[in-house]
Order: sequence, then structure tokens, then C-alpha cells
Amino acid sequence: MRVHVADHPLITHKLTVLRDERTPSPTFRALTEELVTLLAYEATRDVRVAEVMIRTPVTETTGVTIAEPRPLIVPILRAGLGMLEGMVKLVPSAEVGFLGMVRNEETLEPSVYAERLPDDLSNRQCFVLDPMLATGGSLLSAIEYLFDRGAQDVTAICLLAAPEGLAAIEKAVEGRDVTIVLGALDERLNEHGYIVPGLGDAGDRLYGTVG
Ligand SMILES: O=P(O)(O)OC[C@H]1O[C@H](OP(=O)(O)OP(=O)(O)O)[C@H](O)[C@@H]1O
Ligand SMILES: O=c1cc[nH]c(=O)[nH]1
Ligand SMILES: [Mg+2]
Repeated sequence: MRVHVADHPLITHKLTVLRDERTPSPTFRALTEELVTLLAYEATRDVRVAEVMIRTPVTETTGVTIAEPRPLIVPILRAGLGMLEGMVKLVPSAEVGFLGMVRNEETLEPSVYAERLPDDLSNRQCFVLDPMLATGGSLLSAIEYLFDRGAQDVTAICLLAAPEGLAAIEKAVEGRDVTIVLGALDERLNEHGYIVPGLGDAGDRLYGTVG
């Protein structure tokens, strides 16, 4: 598994505002979108492309275009939805599938409550969006779901991760083609399975609801 932790002052600055408990939902949503676009630049470094011939006003030349089958972007509802616009801005030709997952806040076990994905993901590059990688249970379920459907490789973009969750995923996906791109790797999980220092419940902060 490859892990890339962003190291850029603009990303750290935006994450600091995102973490601040005084930041209201509209600002939180705007910053989430901006952060995803910055992280997606790194996450799509190995996106598959095909050579194309084009004619400029001056001459013929070769360039590249995003290859078929198109990449699949999978936001994990609810909080991952806040990352979708930022990602499709960068890869507008990608297809989008959805996975709805919720973590039981007592047991910390994730469950899938909605799914809308292409049946066959053979040979597909998949980009999973979820702002928070805490115990890693939700992201691991999503990654397994996609590989079970035939995905070729999976790249996840998360704003924050806890070392415990990252290690759990690394162990579970051994030998498979998985990349995780992070805005920051935080200190730890607390006794409620929340990332410390973190930013609280990303879904609640994005949408202003609790639950
Ligand atoms: O790594 P884990 O321990 O599995 O926790 C991370 C998950 O928790 C949050 O979702 P939540 O279950 O709160 O659903 P929501 O997006 O609807 O708020 C978050 O968006 C991740 O999906
Ligand atoms: O810190 C955390 C952990 C799980 N889910 C969140 O939204 N935040
Ligand atoms: Mg939540």
C-alpha cells in the first residue's frame, strides 16, 4: 500500500480552518472542496491515459487523454459527498458511483445502507472519497467492496487519518494495489473512535445536522 501525506502550507492552512470548531458549515463545505482539488492532483498522478494525435494551429502533435474505461469516483455517503464536486472538477470525464456507509458509534462497526455502482468494475481505476479515516473500518469495507466487483486499483483521498486506522488498512490490503492520499496524519484515536486532534464529525460539520 502506498501512502502519501500532503506536505504543503496551503493544505495545512486550510485544514487548520477546517479543524477550528468555530468554522461554520458553509465555510467547511467550501474548504473541503478546495482541499480535495489540491489532494486530487497527487491522487491522480497514475491515472491511466491514452495517446492521441491532435492538430494545433501550428502543427500535428501527440498528447494524452484519460483512457477507457474511465476512472470511477466513489464518495462514501454522507461525508464523502462533500468531496465530490472538488474531485469532478479535476476529472470531469470520470464516472461516479455511490456507497452509503454508517459507523455504529457504539461498536464502531461500519455497515452499508446504500449502493449505486456499475456491476462490473473490471479493469477500473477507482477513487474513493471519505474525509475521515478513523478506525479504518469504513474505508476498508469500501475498498473490499470495490475489489470484490473487479476493481483493478483503488486510491482513497482522505482529509485526516489516525495512525491506528491506517495501519489496520495496510495490514488488511497487503499485496493489493491501494494508495491512500491524506491531507494530514493525526496523532491518535480517542476512546470514542474519534481522530485526535481531528475535526469532529465530518458529516455533521458539513451538513449542520447531527447523526
Ligand atoms: O474509520 P471509521 O472508524 O470507520 O470512521 C470513519 C467513518 O466515519 C464517518 O462516517 P459516519 O459513519 O459518521 O457517517 P456520515 O458520513 O453519515 O456522518 C466518516 O465519514 C467515515 O466514513
Ligand atoms: O473523528 C472522526 C471519526 C469518525 N468520523 C468522523 O466524522 N470523525
Ligand atoms: Mg458522521
